[in-house]
Amino acid sequence: MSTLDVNHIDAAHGQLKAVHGVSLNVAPGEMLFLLGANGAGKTTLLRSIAGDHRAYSGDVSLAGADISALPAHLRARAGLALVPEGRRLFPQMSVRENLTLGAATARDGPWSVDAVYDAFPNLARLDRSPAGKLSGGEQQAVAIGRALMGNPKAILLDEVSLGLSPAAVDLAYAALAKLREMGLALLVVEQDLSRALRTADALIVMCEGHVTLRAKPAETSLDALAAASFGHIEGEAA
Ligand SMILES: Nc1ncnc2c1ncn2[C@@H]1O[C@H](COP(=O)(O)OP(=O)(O)OP(=O)(O)O)[C@@H](O)[C@H]1O
Repeated sequence: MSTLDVNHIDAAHGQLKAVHGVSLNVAPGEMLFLLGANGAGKTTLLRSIAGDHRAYSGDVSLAGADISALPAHLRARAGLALVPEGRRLFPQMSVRENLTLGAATARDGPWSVDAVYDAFPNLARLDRSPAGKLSGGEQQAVAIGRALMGNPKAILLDEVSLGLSPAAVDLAYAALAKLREMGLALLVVEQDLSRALRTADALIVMCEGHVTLRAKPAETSLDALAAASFGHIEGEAA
């Protein structure tokens, strides 16, 4: 059974339809990448799954339970975490305080501040530092750590590498690989097609709100991912 099942989500911003009937599922220990150019609808889809944006139709299930009717905080309590674009930390609050906010779901599980520091050793020495003083990579680690503090079953990550140095991106993905080994379901929005192709268990490409490609890495190529990002649907005559 999948951890996350998303069935035929439609979402809009006013008159603009941003997501057209998108379905996907993510198994335990699977990393599914969601790709597409700016404006493809990736963030709107992630926010709709998390309950931060109201989809006007479609269903979301987590570990077999339908959570479509729940508001965002109850989806989080059910075990669905979102690491949003821009990370949305509280810059004046310390690393520890930001992490502790993630425990508001009150779900039981293995994650604590110390467990996050084991997973991201560079954060431990920053325990009392204001999050706003951290580098982009350190802030991304705090944002992922805050999601883990809620002991989620599935994590949605928006634009993991945005604004990070190559070394910081490597560190973030090393941490995600460990979470995958622990059996978490990971849905990752990424602009770097090559990184996605190297890292993914499965890939979905969107263009203008539609899915244009679904593939396993071994079945596709950078060129096919790029073409799908600009709307070419595999199998269709050019
Ligand atoms: N708050 C909003 N109000 C109106 N339109 C919006 C809003 N947010 C997004 N859109 C529009 O919805 C469409 C999908 O945007 P979305 O941010 O979901 O795409 P994206 O693939 O995540 O792109 P990006 O990589 O730029 O974040 C775009 O046409 C965008 O302009």
